[in-house]
Amino acid sequence: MSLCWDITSMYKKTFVFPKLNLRPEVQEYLGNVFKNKELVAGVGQEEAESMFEELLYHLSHPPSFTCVRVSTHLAPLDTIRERLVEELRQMSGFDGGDIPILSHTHVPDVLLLPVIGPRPALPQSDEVIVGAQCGNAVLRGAHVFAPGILSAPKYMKAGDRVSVFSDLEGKCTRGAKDFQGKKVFVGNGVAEMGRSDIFCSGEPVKGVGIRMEEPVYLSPSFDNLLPSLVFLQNLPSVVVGHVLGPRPGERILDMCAAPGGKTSHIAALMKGQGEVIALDRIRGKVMRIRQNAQVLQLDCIKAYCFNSIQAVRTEHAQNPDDGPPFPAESFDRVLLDAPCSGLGQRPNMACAWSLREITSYPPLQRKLFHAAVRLLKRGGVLVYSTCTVTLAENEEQVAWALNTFPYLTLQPQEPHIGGQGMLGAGLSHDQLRLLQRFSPVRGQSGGTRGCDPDPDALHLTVAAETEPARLLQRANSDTIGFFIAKFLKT
Ligand SMILES: C[S@@+](CC[C@H](N)C(=O)[O-])C[C@H]1O[C@@H](n2cnc3c(N)ncnc32)[C@H](O)[C@@H]1O
Repeated sequence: MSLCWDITSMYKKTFVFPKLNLRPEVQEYLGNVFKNKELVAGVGQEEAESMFEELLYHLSHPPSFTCVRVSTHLAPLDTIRERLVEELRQMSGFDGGDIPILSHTHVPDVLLLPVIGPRPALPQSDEVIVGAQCGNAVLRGAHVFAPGILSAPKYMKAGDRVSVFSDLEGKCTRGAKDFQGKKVFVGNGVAEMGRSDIFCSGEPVKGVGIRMEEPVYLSPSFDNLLPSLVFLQNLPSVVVGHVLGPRPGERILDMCAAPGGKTSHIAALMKGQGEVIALDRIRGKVMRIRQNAQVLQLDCIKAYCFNSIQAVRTEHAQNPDDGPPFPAESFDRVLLDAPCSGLGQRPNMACAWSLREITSYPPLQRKLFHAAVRLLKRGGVLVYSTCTVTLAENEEQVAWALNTFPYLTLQPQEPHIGGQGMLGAGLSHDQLRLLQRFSPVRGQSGGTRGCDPDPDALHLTVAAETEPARLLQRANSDTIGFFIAKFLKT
């Protein structure tokens, strides 16, 4: 199937899914965050309300671009782009020749592929229900892996054409033959396994269960695609590595590192020279960091299973090898990519978390921050990041950090392609300008820092030579929700 890639459809942002569904108390909490007094005084009540609504719709839909970080420590960007075009040509349902693969003027090691959609696919009569997480992955280009399947038709066999629906409320029971609860159509595909292979094999089932042929949003599956050369990573996450600014020969700590996306980026930026210590408190996830380091051929990474809150060595503590805990002031740079409520992830159609769960993160983030500051050398750089949109985990943490550690100062970020920090935490305009908040909402982020052009107006005026710049502007603003702060310890 050849694709007709049409820039016009991309600029007409159409919402086909319901907005992100939250528990009422969480919806109210988040509403108060986005309609806080400082913000309302700045933009007005009506604008604040419409921006919040828009945010909830964007969050339930995938970003406009798929972003991959390329291994420029192994091959030049253009060589990797050519290899990628070749691979896409061979991929069924995907004609790479038609899709522009953009490089980024400010982020030298990414390639961006426009996501095609929403496409007018029609549901079939045979329905397969998948868990919400699996449904979200399908909307970002994945096939359906068998463990994600909750319900399949009674007589489904390999080769059958089926429609895939995502279970919005987590109510479908595994092994069901049909499901009448709240669900959303994510596309059509072909079963690679029969129902009995999925539910009655006696062993945990592995591999692709449904190969997606007609997804509502089309983007390539990167599963096992040039694994040492391209790494699927959201654009703001790649920005973090550059903002940290690691240099060859340095000693860097990544405190919450699994699965190692940012760790491996840091090591690549150091050209494999120096030391990147990666900690994560979950053992299985530490294995993933090691596997990723191996596949990406980065041997300056040392990964340990450790609780980073306890990563500062006390006077009496001994450690037999070079691992944690570490002496105070022993790292040139520290990355705290903190565990967070994850409300910036896209697409995300339903979040079942309670308010208690959502608000449980700031105390944990502060404990980690204390350890980060102690482990950093004087003159060193600390980067704090999250993939969430709340004030409490972002700007309010920055305000707390500046009060608690008077020797920390906010630093400009390079590149700065997202918006500035959000009003509401009592930070000055100068401080907000030093923060980088990626938010898919018009007027809150984008290359022009808060004055994105009207997206619907764009398709009327696009001229061939300005398309890449406009596409990049869209790629910068239509991302997952993300936050970055950079500090210097004096
Ligand atoms: C946002 S994810 C990190 C993503 C990672 N930086 C990347 O780019 O691939 C947060 C991670 O923090 C880990 N974590 C949570 N609490 C921790 C702690 N006290 N010490 C170390 N790791 C922790 C979680 O297991 C999770 O893998």
